[in-house]
Amino acid sequence: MTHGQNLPYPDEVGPDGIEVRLSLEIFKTLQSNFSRSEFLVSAIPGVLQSMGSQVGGLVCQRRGKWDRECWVGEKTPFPDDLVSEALDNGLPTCNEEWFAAPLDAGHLSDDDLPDPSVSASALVFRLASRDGSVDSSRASSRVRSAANLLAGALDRIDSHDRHVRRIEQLSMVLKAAAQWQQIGEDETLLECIANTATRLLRCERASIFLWDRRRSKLIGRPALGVEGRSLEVDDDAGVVGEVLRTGEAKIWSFSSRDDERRVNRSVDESLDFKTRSLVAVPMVSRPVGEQREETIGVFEAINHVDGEFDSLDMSVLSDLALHAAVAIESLRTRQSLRESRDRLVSDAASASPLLGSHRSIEMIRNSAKKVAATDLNVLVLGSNGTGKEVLARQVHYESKRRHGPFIAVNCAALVESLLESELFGHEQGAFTDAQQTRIGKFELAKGGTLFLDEVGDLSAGGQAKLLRVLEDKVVVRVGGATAIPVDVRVIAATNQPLEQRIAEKRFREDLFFRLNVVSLTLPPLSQRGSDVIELAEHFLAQFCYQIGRPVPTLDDTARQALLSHAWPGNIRELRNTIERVSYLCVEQTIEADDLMLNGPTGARAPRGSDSAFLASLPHTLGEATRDFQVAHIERAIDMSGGNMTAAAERLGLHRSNLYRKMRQLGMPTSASEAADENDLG
Ligand SMILES: Nc1ncnc2c1ncn2[C@@H]1O[C@H](COP(=O)(O)OP(=O)(O)OP(=O)(O)O)[C@@H](O)[C@H]1O
Repeated sequence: MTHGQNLPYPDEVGPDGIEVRLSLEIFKTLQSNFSRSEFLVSAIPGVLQSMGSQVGGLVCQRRGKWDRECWVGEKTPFPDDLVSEALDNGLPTCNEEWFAAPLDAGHLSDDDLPDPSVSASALVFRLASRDGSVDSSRASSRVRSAANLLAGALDRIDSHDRHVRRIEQLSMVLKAAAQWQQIGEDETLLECIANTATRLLRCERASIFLWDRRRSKLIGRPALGVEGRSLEVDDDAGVVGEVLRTGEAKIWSFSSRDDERRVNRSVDESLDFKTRSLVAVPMVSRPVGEQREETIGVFEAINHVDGEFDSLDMSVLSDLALHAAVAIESLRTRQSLRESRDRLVSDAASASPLLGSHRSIEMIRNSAKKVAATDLNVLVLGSNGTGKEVLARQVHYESKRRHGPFIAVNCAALVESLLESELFGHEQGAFTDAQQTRIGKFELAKGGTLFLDEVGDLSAGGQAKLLRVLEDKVVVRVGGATAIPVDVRVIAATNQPLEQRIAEKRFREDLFFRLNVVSLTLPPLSQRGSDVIELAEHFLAQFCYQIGRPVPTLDDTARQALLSHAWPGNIRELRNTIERVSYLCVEQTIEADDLMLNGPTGARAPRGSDSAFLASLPHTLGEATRDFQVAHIERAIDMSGGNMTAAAERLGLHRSNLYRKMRQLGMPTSASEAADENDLG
């Protein structure tokens, strides 16, 4: 091995314009947006020429070996040891034939290097003549200038390339993150996140390990290629466990002879895969409503296609992990909101079920299901209290609008002057009392169902306005000018014979056709056979639950009485009857007389303490009301075991209002109040 000679650097710069030429090249490069290789191809021949050399170029050290990055002239072997020596000394060095000068990379950190596997670069060229005519001192000066200028230019190009790459990666991360927010299913989301990482980091595989704290496990998702697609590892195993424990990103590489024990090879075995390099970063998120951030897992990319991961990959994966954690957390929040919404909707739907097993009701239930699947307007017909609103709710809760609002309006209760504002809303200042803008029922029902009860009682003006909205599907608030689109399904109901009202010109035929796209008619309760018993037992259980008493049974006489009664008020009347008996009859078996279906005069009073009490009521209404209230309050207190808060709740009053009422009625309160104070004290 020939040892090279270290050459002194003269202070002055050579006079042959090499700096000028190279500076021009650099200027051209920056102007033309040349890539590193384009720049080298354009600059190196000029550099060599100015050195009077025809063979040479830029070489770089990759994993301990010197490779040519850009070469001019014949590819004759160059002296590696001379280049290494120049690098070790940090000075231009030559032997009889070759000249080598390190490129100053002192200002570049490892992170800045375009190719992280490259640890150093040097300019190397063969000397023009071997006769010793080279003025090594002058050559050294030139080489040093050339190397510095090359290093500066390459640094600028590399830094520019790095920024461009970083911007591209960030924009891809942002684009991907926006897409993730649209995904509503977690398996798809995790797969999509992993695919983005694989693409962006140019690696073979990416996995998200979600932390199951309770079980101290990390659950690998997506576990592609794993049977059952479930991959579980202990949360302290391998690099992934290290990242979870320390909260710091880590890189591991087989070729860098990193500690093999850090890798959890059991994961490789489950995936039938060989990990050669990996980068893993923590996934941190702040759950909704929480003050603190928490680690939800680890994001890992495996096997860079070009060898190893660098710190730039680590930054990209960290960016991805940040957005991935937000997307996962927001999907979890959406899922839990969806679940609570579904629970609320099914609670609301089951709060007013359309009960009954009569054939007519079975048929209506079937038709309701069919019509619910469409967006057609529905007209519900039936006498008072037959359950028209219950049926309308059933259609709403079975339709795809079930998550939207159900808004009920009683048209009979609306005077014409208020109708427009009630249904369509008004703008502030539209009329004297309009101090604020008000949203109408049509707008409130957006995305849901508007139930127009007693539509047969709508005034002529009201009918005309309703028809316009149904035709145009837009509303204009009173005093407003903007047409607001309304996405609402209308279910109307009436107990009026609409055809007859049309013949009498009291109902618009065109509105009738608009509303009556599908009609459902509820039969009177008296025609529903044993449904009356089913409904009675349902109401009995409901009221007894509210009162907090055991559910009594209906004896045969009571059943018979229920079946033979005419029920002019239909189900509403039945409900009221059962409510009354639930409160007034204290027996555990209800008999026909307890129902008082023919009114208190036609039957004997209910049995037990209440019957004696009712028989003893005075004749004036005021006195009877007072006596009834006293007895009712006493019973509520008894049934609550003397607990005044519970008694007040049972009576629908606040405790202080109950005391006030008792004092008004002349009932003693001091003992209870004193006991209460003791309890509270
Ligand atoms: N099929 C049913 N199952 C359970 N409860 C019902 C049923 N039908 C009606 N009800 C109950 O009967 C009462 C009256 O029902 P609803 O208000 O729906 O009747 P309606 O026909 O709309 O009355 P109106 O004609 O006075 O507007 C309500 O308390 C309702 O909960």
